[in-house]
Amino acid sequence: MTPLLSVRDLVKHYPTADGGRLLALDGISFDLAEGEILGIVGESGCGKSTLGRSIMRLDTPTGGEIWYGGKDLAKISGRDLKQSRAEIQMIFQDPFGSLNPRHSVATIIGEPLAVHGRPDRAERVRQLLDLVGLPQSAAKRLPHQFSGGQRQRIAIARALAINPRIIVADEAVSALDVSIQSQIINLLAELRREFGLSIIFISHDLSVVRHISDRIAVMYFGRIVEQGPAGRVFENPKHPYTRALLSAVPGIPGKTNGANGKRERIVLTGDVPNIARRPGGCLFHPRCFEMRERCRTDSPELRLIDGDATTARLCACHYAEPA
Ligand SMILES: Nc1ncnc2c1ncn2[C@@H]1O[C@H](COP(=O)(O)OP(=O)(O)OP(=O)(O)O)[C@@H](O)[C@H]1O
Repeated sequence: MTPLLSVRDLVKHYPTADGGRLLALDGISFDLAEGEILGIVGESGCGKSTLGRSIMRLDTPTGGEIWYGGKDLAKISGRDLKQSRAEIQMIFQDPFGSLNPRHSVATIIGEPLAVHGRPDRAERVRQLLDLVGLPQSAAKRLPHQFSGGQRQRIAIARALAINPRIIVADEAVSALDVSIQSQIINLLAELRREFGLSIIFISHDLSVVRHISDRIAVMYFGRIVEQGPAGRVFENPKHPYTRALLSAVPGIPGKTNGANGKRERIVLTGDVPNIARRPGGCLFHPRCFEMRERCRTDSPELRLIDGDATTARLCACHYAEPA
């Protein structure tokens, strides 16, 4: 099956104050299928937002390719870029920051329709309010009159206005209370079912990603270190980093340590990642509880360890083994 979006070897450097370069993305590759929800997880600073912004072309990648609709989004500009921006929309952590406080909800939601010259704006705004579960009376009000969850619904309505095929949700529920988080997650899942939307769901919070994603990709230091169907990655993580991350999430069944039947809790020691000072060999080796000599010098490739084209499990660890 042809993927809807195909990211290949995406690289993003930022210049550093001392004249060096910071590798925010270091060769990211993945496919996104039509109607698929791909969760991207990792600690703060691992490059998740840079990845989302690069796909949206809010940042220009330093290298690599982003294939969508027969075009490489990493290279296009002008009218082609405007068109692809209409088909790929983004929602952010802080909807308040991205909603103009002086504009009514109807103006905010209708703005992309105006930009793209779509007729019947008022009718479409009515439909969109319905779609995201807001009352029609919301149209005339201003963003500050709404709660955080409602504001995120406004942001989602605006993102949906011109029928995108892909939504990039960057920490879209992270600022919300847990009960509101699940309402917004359910809304996104419904929109996927109804419209076959594909969603790239970026979050540092594994318990959030777990509930919505079909597949997940775990990022560390600008690279993907593990990728696979969400259920299988959660049940049986392969990369030591994923195992450590999952061991800290309550309520996720995992490997138990036979003696008392409790789930193993892995506490990472070693330096917290500093993307400006990258270690040699495996990037994770200074914190890895299973580090062996080879890991200091050899950088592991992201390789297929299990599954087939649709269930592929990839892991960037020299010592990961099939299930
Ligand atoms: N515009 C920029 N200029 C310079 N460095 C940047 C810029 N944007 C991001 N970075 C750096 O790139 C690295 C990756 O940042 P990014 O925001 O993508 O990570 P993240 O995983 O989304 O983290 P967070 O969840 O904290 O935002 C960080 O070291 C960050 O400081």
